[in-house]
Amino acid sequence: MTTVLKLGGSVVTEKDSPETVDEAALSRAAEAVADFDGDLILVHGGGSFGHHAAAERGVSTESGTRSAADARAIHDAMGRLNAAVLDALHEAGIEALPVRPLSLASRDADGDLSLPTGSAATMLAEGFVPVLHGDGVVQSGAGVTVTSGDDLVVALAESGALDVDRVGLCSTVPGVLDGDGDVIARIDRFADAADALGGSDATDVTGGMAAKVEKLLALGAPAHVFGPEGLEEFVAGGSPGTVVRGE
Ligand SMILES: Nc1ncnc2c1ncn2[C@@H]1O[C@H](COP(=O)(O)OP(=O)(O)OP(=O)(O)O)[C@@H](O)[C@H]1O
Ligand SMILES: C=C(C)CCOP(=O)(O)O
Repeated sequence: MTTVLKLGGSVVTEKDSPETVDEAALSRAAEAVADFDGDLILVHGGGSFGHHAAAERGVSTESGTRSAADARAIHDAMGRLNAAVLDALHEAGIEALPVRPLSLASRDADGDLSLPTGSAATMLAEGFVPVLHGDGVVQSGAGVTVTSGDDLVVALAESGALDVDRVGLCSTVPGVLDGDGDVIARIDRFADAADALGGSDATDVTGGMAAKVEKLLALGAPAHVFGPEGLEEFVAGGSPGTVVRGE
């Protein structure tokens, strides 16, 4: 059994200032993750690295680029963030290795993602923690578009070979919030939260919370949406924040 955990870009970076890592939050998260016992795949988001680089070049999940220079600029920005995340994980004693989607994944003309999982599976078997990230990914008919870390989480969770039974999305909010700002304990249908769901309050080309909930509802495994204060509880096997139960 494997757990997939996404550290939101808004947690590990200062999302409003370009290419700024939130070192304190990142090292707290890495120390919490170090207590996990079992097979773990990490994914991180773009935060102030990927989203700024993509938005500056007019690239999004829908709108692609055929400029290799633009695609590399987005990928390189994510590479700088990935290196900072790996450094913090190593510092916390985690044997983490990068798995970089631009070189591995593709999307078809409908946007459906193919993510070969052999390298992540073999890393797990050899005792490593694979670390993926939202990235520019080549898409049939569109050049290179943005693939969110949330979509990678879904692809990993749906891959039978990895046997994923738990998913966690650690964002800056303590869960999915209702209209009064309270955490919704459980979401079974999009309608349970539709009124309160909006996009992201920062530069974000991949859709914020509404898009997250929609994707998580399609999963077979339960998914937990929580804030940094819930990370230790999730790592220990608990259910902080909101549980989104798929089919
Ligand atoms: N009902 C809601 N409940 C909680 N958050 C919401 C809601 N509606 C909109 N949001 C926004 O969604 C944001 C979380 O999505 P966002 O994509 O920014 O997070 P992330 O995954 O941490 O970042 P990144 O996409 O960089 O990885 C919150 O910061 C909040 O602004
Ligand atoms: C903007 C890029 C390149 C990655 C976006 O990933 P996300 O922050 O997980 O949505």
